[in-house]
Amino acid sequence: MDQKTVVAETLAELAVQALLDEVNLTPKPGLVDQENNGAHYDLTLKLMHRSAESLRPVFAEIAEASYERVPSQELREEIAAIGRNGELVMLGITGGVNTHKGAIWSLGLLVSAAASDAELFDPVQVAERAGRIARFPDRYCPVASTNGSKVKAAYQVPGAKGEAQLNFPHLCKVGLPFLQNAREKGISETNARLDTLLAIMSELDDTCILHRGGMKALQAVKKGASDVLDNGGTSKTAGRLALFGLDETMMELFISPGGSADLLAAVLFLDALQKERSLKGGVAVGNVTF
Ligand SMILES: CC(C)(COP(=O)(O)OP(=O)(O)OC[C@H]1O[C@@H](n2cnc3c(N)ncnc32)[C@H](O)[C@@H]1O)[C@@H](O)C(=O)NCCC(=O)NCCS
Ligand SMILES: Nc1ncnc2c1ncn2[C@@H]1O[C@H](COP(=O)(O)OP(=O)(O)OP(=O)(O)O)[C@@H](O)[C@H]1O
Repeated sequence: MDQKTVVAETLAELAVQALLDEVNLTPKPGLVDQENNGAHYDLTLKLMHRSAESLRPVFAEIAEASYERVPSQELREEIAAIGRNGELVMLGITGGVNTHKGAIWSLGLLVSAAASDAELFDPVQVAERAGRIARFPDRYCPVASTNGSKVKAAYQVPGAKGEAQLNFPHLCKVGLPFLQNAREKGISETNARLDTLLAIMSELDDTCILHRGGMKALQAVKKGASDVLDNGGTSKTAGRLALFGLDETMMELFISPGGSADLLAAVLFLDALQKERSLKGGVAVGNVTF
């Protein structure tokens, strides 16, 4: 197998695994997990698994197209076409249900960035390169009225596109440092990941929540997620109780933090990429040498 194929298959595997790790993480408020379907009538764990697996060739194709390329408008437009086709693959597998639209966007850009420089493993540098790619205009992007476009106009928030074009601040400044810090405190991996999701939820202007529940719902989610962390996080009894309270509120309002879930998957992807690439180079990460 040539080097380009190895890089593409590795990145596609890491991206799919990140999606599976995110959906399997339990108990998440409002989202599909191993206990329930959250605030979703049309999503199930099985559907999310099938959708994630169906995206493996899509991520591999994005990586192949991006391999050792300098970020440019041409590259942006090429991967946009593959991403849009990926949405069609997803909708074909799910019978028209949106399982991973936001994830194709965010992970697609990160896969592209990681493939464009196969030596890159620092998560913040990968996110910055992905942001650079996202800032090139895509002349072929259809003008469509989406849930995101409506609430972005109504509430003046950046949404999924803005998050990427700003170099993924909720990934680099919230999610990744929070996960690292939780691990350093000796918190179990499951609780560290749940707390990382809550940290993102406490700050992100998630267009999924704004679309279903408006600004009041978004504020309730941000406060509820902060309350869990202020009560010691999901590894503490008080934090767990606050998490169950937040889940109840989200079910009553029937809202789901899909954007935060996508960014958690992106955190897990960059974390796994760093381990994978530093393992190959024998580079020390923190105080552990992989
Ligand atoms: C940018 C995208 C997500 C469209 O954005 P828009 O806001 O119009 O979409 P929509 O509301 O339908 O879905 C957005 C999804 O993003 C996620 N999301 C919501 N809020 C946020 C946020 N603040 N940050 C990150 N993700 C978020 C959610 O999962 C949500 O479902 C994307 O589909 C797109 O433009 N694709 C074109 C193909 C492309 O350029 N691909 C390139 C790389 S693959
Ligand atoms: N575990 C998860 N459970 C639910 N959604 C998730 C999960 N992980 C990621 N998501 C993201 O959430 C989005 C789906 O959210 P949602 O169903 O609220 O949006 P929608 O279908 O566009 O709109 P709506 O259902 O409000 O009409 C997907 O784009 C997906 O990327």
